[in-house]
Amino acid sequence: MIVGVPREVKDDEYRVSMLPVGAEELTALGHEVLVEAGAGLGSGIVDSEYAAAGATIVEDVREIWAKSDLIIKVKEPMPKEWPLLRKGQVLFTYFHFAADEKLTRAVLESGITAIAYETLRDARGSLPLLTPMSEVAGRMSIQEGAKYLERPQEGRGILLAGVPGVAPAEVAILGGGIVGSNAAKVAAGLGANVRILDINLDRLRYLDDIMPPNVTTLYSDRHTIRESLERADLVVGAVLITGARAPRLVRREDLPRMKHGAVIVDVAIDQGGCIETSRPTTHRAPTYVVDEVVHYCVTNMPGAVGRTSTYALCNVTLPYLLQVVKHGWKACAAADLGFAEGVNIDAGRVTNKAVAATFGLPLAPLEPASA
Ligand SMILES: NC(=O)C1=CN([C@@H]2O[C@H](COP(=O)(O)OP(=O)(O)OC[C@H]3O[C@@H](n4cnc5c(N)ncnc54)[C@H](O)[C@@H]3O)[C@@H](O)[C@H]2O)C=CC1
Ligand SMILES: CC(=O)C(=O)O
Repeated sequence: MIVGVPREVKDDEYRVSMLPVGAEELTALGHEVLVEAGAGLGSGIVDSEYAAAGATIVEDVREIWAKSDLIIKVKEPMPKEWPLLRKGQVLFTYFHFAADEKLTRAVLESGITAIAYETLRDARGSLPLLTPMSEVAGRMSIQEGAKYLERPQEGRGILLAGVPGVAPAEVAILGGGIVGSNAAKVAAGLGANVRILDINLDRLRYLDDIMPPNVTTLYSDRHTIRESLERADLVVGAVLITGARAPRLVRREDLPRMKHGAVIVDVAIDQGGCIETSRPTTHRAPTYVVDEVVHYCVTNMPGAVGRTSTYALCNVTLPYLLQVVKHGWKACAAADLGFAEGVNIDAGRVTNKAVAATFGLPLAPLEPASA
């Protein structure tokens, strides 16, 4: 099989989808690996490291898209990549279809098979290919939030930790999953007063057991959300309904009740955002202000810490990639229902329930491995 590794083209995206060790493992199995020249530079990996591991370095990305049976990426294909998608090709990457109908339609029309990192489950029901990037983004959400709380960044001029004699910041985290728990850990470590809101009581019981005393868990409902927003200096949006558009937990009418200069970091923006006033931003222009509340809504937060994120991501994607090249994606999906949940679109049909429901499209069954 020919496996392609293009350079990422999303704004300020410094990750790459394969490490040199991945190229070595694939070529040792007899597969060919094509890596676009410079693909690893954002993560501090030079072409010669891939070449030494057996990959072929390709200058023109169109050659990679034209020749590869399977393309492995980090972010969803950008509009300039859409014409390069080839019928029958497999694309293994983050897609977040529910947030982008145009992307969904383009992928449907292309005839490719789209295997989405963010919906693939393991035997425990977790999301193994989303988890490491949620760990990164959860931790980053607090360092970014701390920065934008500074007055020159339009924030309220609050130090998260406070100082002796002055209270620390109040942090409200909507969603206590991977992003939420990582955000809570960092915010609490800095000394902030943290609230985590979730609708999963088992999860709240677990967080209550493991978090330090400056973290409070709250059942998430309209009243607890509103009250937490009023107290908060920093709000982190971290809810997820896998594959679906994020529920809008904060409404526009809630913003005037918040403190002036409070900051919202809506990490869930990649699934459309859980704040009504959120819209996607970039690392270059990460924030905007609505009703005196600073919004940070970067859709590829881990991209800014490319080196850490690339290693964390490739550690989890490579074992799945090896299974796909050994057995084919259909056999993987037939043998493992969690893997099958990762297959969002195949040959012009939506095969993931949440994506189909989001756009009112028909849900198609996956074709059997022998087809
Ligand atoms: N912007 C970025 O660069 C990145 C964004 N993300 C995104 O962050 C989001 C969260 O991801 P994870 O933490 O991994 O998901 P997760 O599945 O681990 O956690 C989501 C939590 O939200 C909770 N939840 C669902 N509905 C809720 C409600 N109405 N109120 C309160 N809580 C509710 C769930 O019970 C769950 O505990 C996802 O959209 C993910 O794609 C992740 C990494 C990077
Ligand atoms: C999860 C995701 O979209 C990212 O890491 O960029």
